Amino acid sequence: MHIDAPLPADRAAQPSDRAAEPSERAAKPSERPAQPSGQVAGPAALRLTGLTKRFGDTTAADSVELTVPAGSFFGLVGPNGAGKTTSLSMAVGLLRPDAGRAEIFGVDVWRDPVEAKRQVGVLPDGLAFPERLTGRELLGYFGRLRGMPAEVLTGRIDELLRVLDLERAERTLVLGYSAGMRKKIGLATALLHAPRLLVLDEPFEAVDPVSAATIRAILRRFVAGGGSVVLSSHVMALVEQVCDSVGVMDRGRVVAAGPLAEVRGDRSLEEAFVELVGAPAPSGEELSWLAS
Ligand SMILES: Nc1ncnc2c1ncn2[C@@H]1O[C@H](COP(=O)(O)OP(=O)(O)OP(=O)(O)O)[C@@H](O)[C@H]1O
Repeated sequence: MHIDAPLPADRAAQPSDRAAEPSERAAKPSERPAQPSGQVAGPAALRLTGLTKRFGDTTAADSVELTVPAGSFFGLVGPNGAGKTTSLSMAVGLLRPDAGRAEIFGVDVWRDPVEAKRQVGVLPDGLAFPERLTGRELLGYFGRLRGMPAEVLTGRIDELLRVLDLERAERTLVLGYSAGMRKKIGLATALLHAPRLLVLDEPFEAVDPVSAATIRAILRRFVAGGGSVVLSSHVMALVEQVCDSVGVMDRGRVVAAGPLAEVRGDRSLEEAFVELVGAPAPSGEELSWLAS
């Protein structure tokens, strides 16, 4: 399968885009200094320090500390309500933290949001789209918001719609998209401006197996080209398959983070996860009425 989605090194010159110095550009794998697990020297792709968010009595994120080195394929896992979406939303400038700091390639997301957002493509959880646009119009709208020149934009939209198998949906209003199609068009908006970092909240949820394989291939190619990915997922096998580093969240805190092999040890990631977050032991009495 040939996939030609935009990569970090393909960044088109955009009028509103700060020209990247050669030294800042993502190095090709062969040019990278030798680092464990393919990581690149320089500022971290994402650094969260003391990031905190409360909703009433609930502390959704409790002094979250996390460093994702540049060049990582990072998986964030945790039980329902652990604070993954809250943390990622604060990390990319979508939700204002009560305390703490988020940096993307050394740029403070909340002090310099425009510069930080140039570097990142985001697939948020439950993204609300303008529903009465077609897929093509939606991508055109996002591209123009990013200040992309029309000639670059048209080519990339064609390619993304084709690669993500959304060609048949390009003339359909987003209103009529299935959950999986929404994920894919959301991923296309995240890739469109060829960011250096992708932050994807459950990118494989509701996506069919063929599209999931395509997305995996796109993300792998993105990382091989010098990009960095942070994704959240509940599917441990998938995280183990694609990620080189993981973070485990529980009750608003990061309870383990680092290279996959270190966090997992000699167990499966699922076993490590259950050990780290604890699982309530069923008494055997629950739902006894169901089978009666
Ligand atoms: N807007 C909100 N208002 C009130 N509480 C919220 C809000 N957003 C999140 N929470 C609460 O914050 C906590 C963390 O939620 P969050 O969505 O970040 O968890 P998560 O790890 O992404 O969960 P899941 O895996 O189920 O998607 C939960 O207790 C949730 O109910």
